[in-house]
Amino acid sequence: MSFLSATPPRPLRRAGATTGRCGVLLVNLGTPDSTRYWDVRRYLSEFLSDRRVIEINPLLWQPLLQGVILTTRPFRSGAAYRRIWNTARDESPLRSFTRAQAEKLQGEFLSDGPLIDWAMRYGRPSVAERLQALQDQGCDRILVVPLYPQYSATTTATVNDQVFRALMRMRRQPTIRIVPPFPDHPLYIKGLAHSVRRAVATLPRAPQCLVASFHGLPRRYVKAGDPYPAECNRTMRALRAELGLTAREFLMTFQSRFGREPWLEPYTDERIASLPARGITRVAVITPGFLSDCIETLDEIGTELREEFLHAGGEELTVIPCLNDTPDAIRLLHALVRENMFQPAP
Ligand SMILES: C=CC1=C(C)c2cc3[nH]c(cc4nc(cc5[nH]c(cc1n2)c(C)c5CCC(=O)O)C(CCC(=O)O)=C4C)c(C)c3C=C
Ligand SMILES: [Fe+2]
Ligand SMILES: [Fe+2]
Repeated sequence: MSFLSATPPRPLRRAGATTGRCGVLLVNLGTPDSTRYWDVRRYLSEFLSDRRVIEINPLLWQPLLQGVILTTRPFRSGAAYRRIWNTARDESPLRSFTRAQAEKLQGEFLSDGPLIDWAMRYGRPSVAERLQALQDQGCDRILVVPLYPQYSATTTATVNDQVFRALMRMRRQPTIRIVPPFPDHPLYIKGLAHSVRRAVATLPRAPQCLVASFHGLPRRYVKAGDPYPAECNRTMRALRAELGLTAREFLMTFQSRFGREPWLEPYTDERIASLPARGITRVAVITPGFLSDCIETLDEIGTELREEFLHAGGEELTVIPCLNDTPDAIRLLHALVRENMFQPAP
């Protein structure tokens, strides 16, 4: 008996090669484990040592970062994190919302659907750990969802880097697919518009002006090719159209400047503080560059900016929450997963 005739007909697919479970990994930026100095310092050190985030020669940057910046900044950031901390779970809001998104998204699928997990680009749980955990549960195909509506090399690309860095250490790699950014996904825009309408409807007096504040970026990065502001413009165009508002009625600004070099303008704080002098004392701010509330929305806008606005003569600053773990957010994430999921095996 020749070994050829003894060999059973070869299946087109090797059993198990494409029939394993699919996994979904939601990835957010990251956050410190506690508000204590060393935890904040460790987190900031990892974040600000990423060469996609700080494009300065490390020989110049690292002494500055490990010296003066990380000696002082964790005190200021720690105080800000303490103001917004989720004390019930003893964790930052960004971590709570990311976990809740993953849990609620899992609830949208039947028991044989994809396994949903979550990770942080900086800090815990790490991307490598959760990719491995998905693979250990039988996922041979993993869909990665960077939780940033607009693409930037400083956010989306560094998530992708981290995923492939983890894969470099795996002998048996899962198949990976990455969900594209979603700056004007109809469900994102509908969710944002819904948040605006709901917030405005609950106010005793309507705001005179609506402001969309996006996270900023050094201008230098944009000149070098980062498409982030164009992505923000896509969100703005779609959201203004959905709400029927003009650029004068619905302003676009950039917040969270870090360091001294010029960032994208107009700066949120300067623009909003200038409004009372023009008779605008009631403002509502939405932050469409963030899917979840975090230190940048809750503290920088909700605390620091509010103080500045009131100090400049403003009367009411309404901060419209991010989509967080609302049904609108889960509907969006569910659609992003369905639209980008691996095809079932034929
Ligand atoms: C050069 C520095 C920074 C760049 C570039 C940058 C881009 C960028 N960041 C986000 C989203 C988030 N940033 C957050 C916090 C945060 N960002 C920076 C600096 C840069 N960000 C710092 C130093 C911090 C830490 C907070 C502080 O100390 O002030 C967060 C929130 C994290 C949390 O735990 O709540 C988010 C989210 C985007 C979208 C972006 C570029 C488009
Ligand atoms: Fe940031
Ligand atoms: Fe900030």
